[in-house]
Amino acid sequence: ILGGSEAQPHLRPYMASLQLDGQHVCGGFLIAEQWVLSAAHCTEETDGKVFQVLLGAHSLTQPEPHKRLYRVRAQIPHPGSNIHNNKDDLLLLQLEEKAELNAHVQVLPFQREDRDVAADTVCVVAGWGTISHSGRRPDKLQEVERPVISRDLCNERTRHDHTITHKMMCTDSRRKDSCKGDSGGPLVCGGVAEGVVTAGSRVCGNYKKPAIYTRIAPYAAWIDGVMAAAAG
Ligand SMILES: NCc1cccc(Nc2n[nH]c3ncnc(Nc4cccc(O)c4)c23)c1
Repeated sequence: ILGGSEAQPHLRPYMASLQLDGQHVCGGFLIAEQWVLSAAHCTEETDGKVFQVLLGAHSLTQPEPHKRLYRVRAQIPHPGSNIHNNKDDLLLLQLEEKAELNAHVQVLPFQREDRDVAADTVCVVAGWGTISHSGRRPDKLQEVERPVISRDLCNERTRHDHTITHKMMCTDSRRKDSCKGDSGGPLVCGGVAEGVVTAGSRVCGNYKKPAIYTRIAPYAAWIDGVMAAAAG
């Protein structure tokens, strides 16, 4: 997160850190007791290794009550996701067991009504991604408020040049923005997850490249279907 501030500890108890060998790789969030939603692109540089999911954390390194690393039973990328574009950039992770819910570990509801969030709506994005252009990584969860911008503005030639589909949304990225390592985290508007951070052009903090999010509502049926099928 560029230009943000340290989140109030455990006020975003849905936040997950997707880790490999104890290293934060991507964000994610708890959508059900045994399920985390993140971004499919997060599996790109993992050469087949399976993530572990850290829940209940504020600091990535310090011991904290209710902080716990969960093993992942299954990682299910959206079938439409691919390395060439940002389409269907969603990843479902089934935890080895149900997460123990408490004050520090809670589910975040996601939007099921497929209607655009109005431009200028102020939403919040949080994560343990880089906090500077030099790539400095925070120990504690960061957050930043960002206004939604219209798809038409985001699709302008000098911005994302008509690559933003109705299953994506954008926020202004002038100075304050999501960045490397924030992918997979939720864009929260009015207490509901409306989008999932996707890297897009990978640019951070430049208003000419607004931040792109995969809208969640269009995928509600897919998410429900995967969770129901795995439940058996
Ligand atoms: N703001 C959109 C957004 C959301 C999520 C991730 C991203 N960026 C990135 N995703 N993956 C990356 N691998 C390498 N570099 C990256 N961006 C980067 C890093 C240092 C300085 C800087 O100006 C930009 C990214 C960008």
